Amino acid sequence: MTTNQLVEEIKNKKSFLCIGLDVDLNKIPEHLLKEEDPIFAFNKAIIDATHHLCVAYKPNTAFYEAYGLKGWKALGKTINYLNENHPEIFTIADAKRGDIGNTSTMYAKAFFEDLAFDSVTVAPYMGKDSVEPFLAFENKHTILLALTSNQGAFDFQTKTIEGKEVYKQVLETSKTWTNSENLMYVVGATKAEYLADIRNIIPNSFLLVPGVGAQGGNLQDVCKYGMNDSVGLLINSSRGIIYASKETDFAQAAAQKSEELQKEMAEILNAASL
Ligand SMILES: O=C(O)c1cc(=O)[nH]c(=O)n1[C@@H]1O[C@H](COP(=O)(O)O)[C@@H](O)[C@H]1O
Repeated sequence: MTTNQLVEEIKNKKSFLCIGLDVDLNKIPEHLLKEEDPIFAFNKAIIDATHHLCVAYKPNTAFYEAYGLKGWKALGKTINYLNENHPEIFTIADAKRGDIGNTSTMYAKAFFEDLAFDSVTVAPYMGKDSVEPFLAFENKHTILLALTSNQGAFDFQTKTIEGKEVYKQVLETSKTWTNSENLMYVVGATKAEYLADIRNIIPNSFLLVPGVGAQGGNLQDVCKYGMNDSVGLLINSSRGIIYASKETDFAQAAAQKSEELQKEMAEILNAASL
């Protein structure tokens, strides 16, 4: 999917919501455990109930890898279901990969070709030659961790080295890489006060912003400093939506939570004439 198609979808749906499909078998309704593939059954119900309210889904691969072959199969079924039924929806494999070049190429093939995701999250720590293999894929997007939502972000990312914070160096240096137009960046919703500085460096790039909901990030603050002329934001909530209820009404409850966020987003877009 191209960035322009994503922007169109955001404007059509008046939503820049990304729903995180972080499926934990201990948290899903008990009746689903009797299904042949409980993870896919859960995802399908959530997608069927919420696809009109969001523009992206983000399965975090850890939640699938933890269940071995069964989990990987459920991930495959989920992405196929999305690509067949909702090709207009942007898909993110939240895998946080990155390695020496030939290994990164294999990671990119796994997520862009075999699983056919639109994007994958990548860690910048190993530098240019670990990220460029992902950027080589046309119309696919590499979402680089810039300033993450967790407390540990202050261990390295905000540290100043040679007069500049590390996360700023990640943003500036990555702009010089081949095919850098295929980059998006992760900025945690809990770090909204950094967004003005971040937008000075990357005014046009899309930001994936997790941390609204369970981690306490504030949607209004993120939009105030992070939105650009093309919206430029995908706001993710995982647990706050998919575990809104543990009863048989879980999909309806997820839709209700999604609608609350979508309505708030529509108001923000209208106020910004977008
Ligand atoms: O790359 C991510 O998506 C990510 C980056 C980050 O800085 N913080 C963060 O929470 N995430 C992911 O976003 C999701 C947040 O989930 P909730 O806190 O349940 O909404 C999880 O899948 C995290 O792994």
